[in-house]
Amino acid sequence: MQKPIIIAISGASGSGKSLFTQNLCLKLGQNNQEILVLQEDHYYKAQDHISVEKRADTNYDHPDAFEHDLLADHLSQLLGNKPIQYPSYCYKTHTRLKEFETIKQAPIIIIEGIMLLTQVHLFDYFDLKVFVDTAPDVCLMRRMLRDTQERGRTIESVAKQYETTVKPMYHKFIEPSKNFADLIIPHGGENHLAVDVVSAFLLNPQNGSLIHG
Ligand SMILES: Nc1ncnc2c1ncn2[C@@H]1O[C@H](COP(=O)(O)OP(=O)(O)O)[C@@H](O)[C@H]1O
Ligand SMILES: Nc1ccn([C@@H]2O[C@H](COP(=O)(O)O)[C@@H](O)[C@H]2O)c(=O)n1
Repeated sequence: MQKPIIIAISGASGSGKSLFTQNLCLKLGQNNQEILVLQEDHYYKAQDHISVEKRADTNYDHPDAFEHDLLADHLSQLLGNKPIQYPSYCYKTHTRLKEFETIKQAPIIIIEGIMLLTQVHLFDYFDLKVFVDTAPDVCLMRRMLRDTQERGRTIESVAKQYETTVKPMYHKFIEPSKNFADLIIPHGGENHLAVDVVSAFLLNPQNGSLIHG
């Protein structure tokens, strides 16, 4: 069995990583490609030891908020064709859920999340590193809509979190990590030309053998 190709998709919160990933999956699915999507957010640390009110004050835009070592273990297990116990996460209660999902490898593994390109120790796992580059004001507007509609937040809480952690941590960690990307994609999740380019790369077996040496 051939080693899976792992692609990391990073960028600011609200930049369009998830939408880009969905569109990439649609495109690859049209070619009957089996894909596994992992989200870095599922590796946020559990916070069961902190009250729900206090959890709202955690800095979720710092690399230390994640269990990246667990993610590294999981990528290693998937590459070794072993199943993983994939954690699940709840943005409303700010902690892990009790349920785990047993997940097996696929020929293409996509992982998306804000801090992936800040984690140099993960780079050996990534065959392709993509950064979705969208203007911060556009990201904020999208996040405001999404977090109030889907993540149980108020306009006030999104605005406060943006000023206290999301914006400063973006400039400290995420924006500089763009330098580690192999591909920088403007215009977010609906950049269909970029979806075509990345899917063509992933579908071409010759590219596959090239990136695996
Ligand atoms: N190019 C785009 N045009 C319009 N809406 C978009 C675009 N890209 C993303 N969105 C929307 O913005 C919100 C945030 O995008 P999402 O893909 O969840 O961002 P991320 O995963 O980077 O946080 C979602 O509701 C998504 O549908
Ligand atoms: N309990 C949490 C956990 C994370 N966040 C925010 O999610 C953002 C990352 O997810 P995206 O899908 O937007 O990339 C990150 O910026 C955290 O601030 C949160 O608000 N609450």
